[in-house]
Amino acid sequence: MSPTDYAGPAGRFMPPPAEAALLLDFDGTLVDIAPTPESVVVAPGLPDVLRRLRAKCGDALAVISGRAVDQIDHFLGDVPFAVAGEHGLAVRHRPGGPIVRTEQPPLPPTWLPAAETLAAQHPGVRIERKPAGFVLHYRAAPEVADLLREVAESWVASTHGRFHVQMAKMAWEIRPHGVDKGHAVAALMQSPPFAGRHPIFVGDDVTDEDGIRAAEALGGAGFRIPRDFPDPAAFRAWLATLAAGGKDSWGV
Ligand SMILES: O=P(O)(O)OC[C@H]1O[C@H](O[C@H]2O[C@H](CO)[C@@H](O)[C@H](O)[C@H]2O)[C@H](O)[C@@H](O)[C@@H]1O
Repeated sequence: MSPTDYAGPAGRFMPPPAEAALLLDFDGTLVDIAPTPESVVVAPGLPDVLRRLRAKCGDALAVISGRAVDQIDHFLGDVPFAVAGEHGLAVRHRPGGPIVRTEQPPLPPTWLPAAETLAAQHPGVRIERKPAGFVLHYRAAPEVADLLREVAESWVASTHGRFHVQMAKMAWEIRPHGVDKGHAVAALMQSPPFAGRHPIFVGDDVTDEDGIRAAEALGGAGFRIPRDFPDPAAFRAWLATLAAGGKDSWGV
């Protein structure tokens, strides 16, 4: 099969490796959802598959996550060329480069102590701190999902749109308004090795829709779990297939 013959999942656009940039979400996409943020497991073999894909794509492989950049470093080390964290608020464009942060409003000082009080009152609720906000995880206490959302909405309502409550998987994230994964896609695609390629964004969550839209607007494509792949394992299997074969073609 020639490099240009492969149409991609569901017959949608998939450029050959020499023209593609792979922009991949982390939780629920590269790794299975786990009970807690720190208990996710990177499947054996995934780093090697990603390294081979990065080489095929001339280094143009990035992870774009809601997690902070240091979390992605913790799980994937030097595997991706670039990393965007906090849904696009923080971008490291190249290995060893600086993390470029979009300036954000300070978090109102009363919110975290109030969140900690809520977590103490409701066993199973966990708080994940991020540089510009935090996440209220209720995976182990689903009965308080509505209560947490109401409280979080009441906090952000006083900020006149500077913060908002982002729906996540069994979690509510309180974060600054205005920057999303689409901004991360646009920022990454401006410089080498991404510039001039077709961005292929893959994700599974609401915030990934911004990345998918941005990739499509820049002449690329977006794939979503479970619409295009039933689960992260199926997506990883697809990546492994792509990584096989010669240097200049997908292994399809
Ligand atoms: O943009 P992503 O890379 O998909 O990150 C989205 C959020 O993922 C993490 O939370 C989710 O995954 C956890 C581990 O599987 C799970 O326990 C939790 O219930 C999910 O909401 C991460 O903790 C967040 O910071 C990310 O924003």
